[in-house]
Amino acid sequence: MGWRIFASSAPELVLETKGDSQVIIPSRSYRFGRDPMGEVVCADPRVSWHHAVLRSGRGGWTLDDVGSTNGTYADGRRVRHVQVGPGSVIRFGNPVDGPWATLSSMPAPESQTAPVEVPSETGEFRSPILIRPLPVRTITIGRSPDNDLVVEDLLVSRNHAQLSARLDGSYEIVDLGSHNGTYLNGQPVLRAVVHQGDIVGIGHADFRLVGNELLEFVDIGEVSLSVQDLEVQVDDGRKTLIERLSFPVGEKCLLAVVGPSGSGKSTLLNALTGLRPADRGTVLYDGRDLYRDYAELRQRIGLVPQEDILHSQLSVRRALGYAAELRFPADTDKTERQSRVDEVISELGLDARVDQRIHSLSGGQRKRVSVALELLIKPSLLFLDEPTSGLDPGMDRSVMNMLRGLADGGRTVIVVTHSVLNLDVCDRLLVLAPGGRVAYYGPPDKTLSFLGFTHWPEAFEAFEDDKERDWVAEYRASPLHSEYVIEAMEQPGPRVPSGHATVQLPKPQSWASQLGTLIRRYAAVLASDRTFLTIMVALPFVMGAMARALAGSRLNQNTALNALLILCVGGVLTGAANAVRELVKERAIYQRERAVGLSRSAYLFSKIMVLGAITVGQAVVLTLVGLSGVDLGVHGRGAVSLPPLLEISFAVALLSFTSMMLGLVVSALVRREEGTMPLLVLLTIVQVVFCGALLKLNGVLGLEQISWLVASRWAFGAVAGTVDLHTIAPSTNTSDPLFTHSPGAWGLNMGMMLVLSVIEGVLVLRMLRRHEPAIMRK
Ligand SMILES: Nc1ncnc2c1ncn2[C@@H]1O[C@H](COP(=O)(O)OP(=O)(O)OP(=O)(O)O)[C@@H](O)[C@H]1O
Repeated sequence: MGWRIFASSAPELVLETKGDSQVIIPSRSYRFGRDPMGEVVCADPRVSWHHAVLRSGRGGWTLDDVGSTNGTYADGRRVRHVQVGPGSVIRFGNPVDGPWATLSSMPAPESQTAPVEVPSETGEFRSPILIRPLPVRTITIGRSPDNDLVVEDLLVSRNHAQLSARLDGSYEIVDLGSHNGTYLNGQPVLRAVVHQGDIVGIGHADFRLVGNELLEFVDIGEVSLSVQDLEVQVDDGRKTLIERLSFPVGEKCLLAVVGPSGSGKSTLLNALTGLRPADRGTVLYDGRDLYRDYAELRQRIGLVPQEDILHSQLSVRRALGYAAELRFPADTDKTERQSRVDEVISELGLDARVDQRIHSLSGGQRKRVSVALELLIKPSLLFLDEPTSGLDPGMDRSVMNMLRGLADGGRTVIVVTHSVLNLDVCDRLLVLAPGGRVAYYGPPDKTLSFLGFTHWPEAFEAFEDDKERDWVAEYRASPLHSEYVIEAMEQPGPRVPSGHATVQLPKPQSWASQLGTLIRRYAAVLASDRTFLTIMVALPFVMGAMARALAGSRLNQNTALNALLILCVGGVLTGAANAVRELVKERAIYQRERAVGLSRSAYLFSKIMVLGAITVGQAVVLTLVGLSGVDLGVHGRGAVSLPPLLEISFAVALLSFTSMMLGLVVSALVRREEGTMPLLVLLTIVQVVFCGALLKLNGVLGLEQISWLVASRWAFGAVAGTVDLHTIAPSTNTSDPLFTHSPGAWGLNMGMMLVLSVIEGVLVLRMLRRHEPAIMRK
């Protein structure tokens, strides 16, 4: 039930119950009972589910018992219908010690403040949707209807935060462990004192204390953007990529940004989305400094990068379902998420495609799915990076019309594009000249005539060739600049002092639930990848069969070394091949999800857990296929007295796992998927050469030290120790102390593989960081 500004003869009163207080207003009735949907919930068993109702009438407030079992008591008497007012004490279920409620008058206002438009105090030029007196004690804010302030927004947790009056007259906001955080002036807070004019951000809602009132504003999409003197530099300021850009973007505006290659379109996009903030200048999001309040405002910004940001093996519905799980609080139920997914699916006209796998959709449809993903969180600002690249002219038109529809639906949409075919559907066009400067900003239909060309290719050619022409000066001197930049930016609107405060992004608050979703999604993606599945099943059997052929029926001088070597090579290949593409192939997805709050470690752990389980399973199959039934020549006792086949399985499994971690390092290191294969081959050769089977390493300065970093060195040591290789096949190589048939040597070999795995895990985390948006790395 929402709050409304309402006039009535019955006075507003303060209703206090144990541990809570709220202002009751005559426009509403208040149900008491155990029903969590009621306004005043009393969990006491003596209270009925629906116990009593407090409502305003002509003569003031009345309380009606609605047939409770144990009765309602006002001032000590059992009552069915009673007039109540300031000073009344009500008890439910028992006149002496039943749960109580008291009514008192509203405290006298400290000062009179204009209730609606108060830009000077709040920096806000929009009207609040709700004004209510400040709480006398505590009010709760959340999505569930039992809160005092209900915010119907899936970004808001059921019980999100509480605002309390403190004894000294100030107020305090406390986050109740929400998923998407509570923000004070843009910074995430767990508990903080709120001063006059401060902005408390919760999902799409902002609350402000003004005078003795609490104002609620809701960001429903109609926001403006004001870009002021934006400058981006690199190389310690020696190179300027964007030079003093200023332009306004109004509500429901569709703005296209075009310009020759290298003119700074992507740089501008990164600066406007906050992913790589500008070095100078300000971006005002509806009057608020985007960079200062980025932690909060990023939830209201959608970005569709050029690459698809969904797992193409999944169906549209499934991929959007997982995306919703990652973006919405853990306390949203499946039906809530599903209904939001259904909404975006139908908004983008994808109803007929919901069960189709994304890779089988056309380019334009895939782009729609990426847009649908970003719309899940109802962003007010939507950015798209070249959404029409690679599409035919018809699809290009259809995507641009879709963007037109999104802007008309109440969002501000900014699209960077190379295509000039359908710019007519835009409201504004920004043409960037080389060097990241404004050559034109205004309506698209006036652009070519202003620039002095009849066709776009001529204009782009001139940008490249006509080095003498000062595009920026021409535009600045034109009436278009006055009309569409200077005058438009003078429109009444807020001016918030700028400041590049250090952005403190909130820590993901439900690491475990993120991990759970990521594991399920990753397992679903792998399960639908037929090539991966085939290789995954075949590899251990093929490698195991080769080891078996080399081992014969018994490990002896001729067979032992080769059979164990091929087993180790099999272990290395299975682990590394499983992992080597897994991070690089979904880097665009990772980058986007990281920017909306994905935990880096939860992401990595999900990979390690799913791939690790597969890898260990494969290694065990490999070992069993390779060596079961083979006489290992140690009379049933391995190096640590376990059955030798079991010890060897452990060692090969740990080797595969460590190689998988190495594969992840490679995957996090390379820029493109094609870069993984040469490195995989190189790593496998290094593992073979440095395992100690082919080359004497012990005591050889340099080689021995390098081999410490090679997992197969320790794995081969462990399996050689288990079968006592030096006894089976005595040679200079097999006299290596790491091959000793003893618990100490075996334990050292296994321990070192664990140590390498941990080091590799840390390396992957560090390398993942390099691929993240600049703002996440701060
Ligand atoms: N980190 C950097 N260091 C130095 N120069 C850079 C850096 N990033 C970008 N540039 C240069 O800045 C210019 C603008 O790059 P940007 O990618 O923004 O252009 P663009 O208009 O998006 O190009 P395209 O249309 O080809 O995608 C280019 O000349 C690019 O080489």
